[in-house]
Amino acid sequence: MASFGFYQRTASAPHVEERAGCSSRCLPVIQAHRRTRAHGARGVATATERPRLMPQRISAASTDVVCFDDSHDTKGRQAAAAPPAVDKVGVLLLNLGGPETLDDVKPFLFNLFADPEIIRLPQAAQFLQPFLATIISTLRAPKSAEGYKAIGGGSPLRKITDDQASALAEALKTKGQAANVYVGMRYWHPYTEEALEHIKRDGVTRLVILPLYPQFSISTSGSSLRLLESLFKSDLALKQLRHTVIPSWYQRRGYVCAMADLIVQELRKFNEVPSVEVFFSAHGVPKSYVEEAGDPYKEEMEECVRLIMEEVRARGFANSHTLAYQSRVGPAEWLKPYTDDSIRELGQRGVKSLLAVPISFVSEHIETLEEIDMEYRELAMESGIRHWGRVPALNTNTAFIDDLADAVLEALPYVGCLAGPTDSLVPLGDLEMLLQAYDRERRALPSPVVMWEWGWTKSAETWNGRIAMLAIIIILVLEASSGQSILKNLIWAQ
Ligand SMILES: C=CC1=C(C)c2cc3[nH]c(cc4nc(cc5[nH]c(cc1n2)c(C)c5CCC(=O)O)C(CCC(=O)O)=C4C)c(C)c3C=C
Ligand SMILES: [Fe+2]
Repeated sequence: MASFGFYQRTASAPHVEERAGCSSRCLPVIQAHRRTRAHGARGVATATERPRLMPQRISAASTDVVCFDDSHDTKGRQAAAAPPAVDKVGVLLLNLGGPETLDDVKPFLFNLFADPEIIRLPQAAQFLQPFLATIISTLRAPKSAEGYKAIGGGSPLRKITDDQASALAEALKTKGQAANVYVGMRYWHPYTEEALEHIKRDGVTRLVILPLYPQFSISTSGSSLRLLESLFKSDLALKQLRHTVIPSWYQRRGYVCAMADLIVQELRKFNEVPSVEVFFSAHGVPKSYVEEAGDPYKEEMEECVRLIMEEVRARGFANSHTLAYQSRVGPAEWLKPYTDDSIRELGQRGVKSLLAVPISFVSEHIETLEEIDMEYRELAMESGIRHWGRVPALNTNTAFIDDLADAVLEALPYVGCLAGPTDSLVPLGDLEMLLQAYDRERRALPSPVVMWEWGWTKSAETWNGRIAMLAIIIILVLEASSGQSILKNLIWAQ
């Protein structure tokens, strides 16, 4: 029997519903397949090097599904596909987390910059990560805190994600599937570790892991999945927990239609609808993530925008559109075009009406409420744009939550097919397989943030970076000469 590693929607999957008013055909895309084409040796096929999981491609209706053939289990164990006697379904929503008060900003930033998926140092320098995270979070905190202050003193992310979890549980119940929905944040409360404790305590037997990022990036979903991978590895109860991961879902019909609904709704508010530029602003990532580590984020983002615009056009709106990337941190090159440059350029080209569409995240957060609504709006006005609109984040949008519930239902049949009570393959198999497909080599990348913005100009940034590097070298020299761990003392004295 073939068993499924990680799940993607297929045209023939159960619970696929046609929704009235949505005319796009969602592409049943299997990212891993595309990764193999796009990144050669980094693709799924390379997982054949691993001893026990052998992926196969089978054709399911109009798409491909990546599967594992259990005949390659070297111990000859059979896949456990049937649900256990006591079946308790759980859904784990993964998200970034955000500081709830201004006092939380610095420790939140520390957690973020201590993440090796955000600052990826070479192996030999990894011991410096907590130290660097301390420096960077300390330098960044005042600027970040200003942003959080402007939106009411903290991130709304926890509340919105909790609301999404409740709405999803309710939607699943309406569809006949009882499930506990848990929230696991990467950098703030409730941490992923806490969510896993609840999952264990509640006796969940089948778990669907759903990152709340429509598009996959090494720095977001990838980071959360890496964390889960290591937590699963070190905990026997979790090793036995059967799970599946929905790695990205930007191509789902329900999501695409929900986004198109919101865009059309906001477009209609303009006087001169046909002349409005639909301006997609995605959170950026450093260019090296895409070009050197094979992050599929850019490709998925472009395809996502194409699908949404196809749907908007199918509804009779022939507006032109732009995709740009915002929220660059530090002076390294990030994905281009940058949102601020694009807004200026559109102004120069004589665009007078602009509708901003946040696209990489499904909740309101600091970068929609402060960066887009305040900074970019002001920039647009300075650039000659006269009419401004912004599409709200999906939050608990009914069509969106309904589609997430469908995604969970479609994924459930594929949960834990490789499970075995004493076998570590199930959690590791799914997560590991997925992570190998996306970021197999985990090569060191130029840090996006070491050279820091400590002033207002590019040269100030450069000098700040140099000062930070010099400080590190001095500390290393002092450590080497004194034989004492100055770094350790500094970090634990926090
Ligand atoms: C898909 C979305 C996101 C990607 C990709 C991403 C990459 C990424 N982010 C940073 C640095 C920071 N991110 C911060 C906040 C933040 N980031 C995202 C999403 C993505 N990040 C969200 C939703 C939020 C806001 C959370 C909230 O509180 O509401 C911050 C802190 C805020 C600030 O100071 O700007 C930093 C710093 C890097 C370096 C990176 C890729 C390497
Ligand atoms: Fe970010």
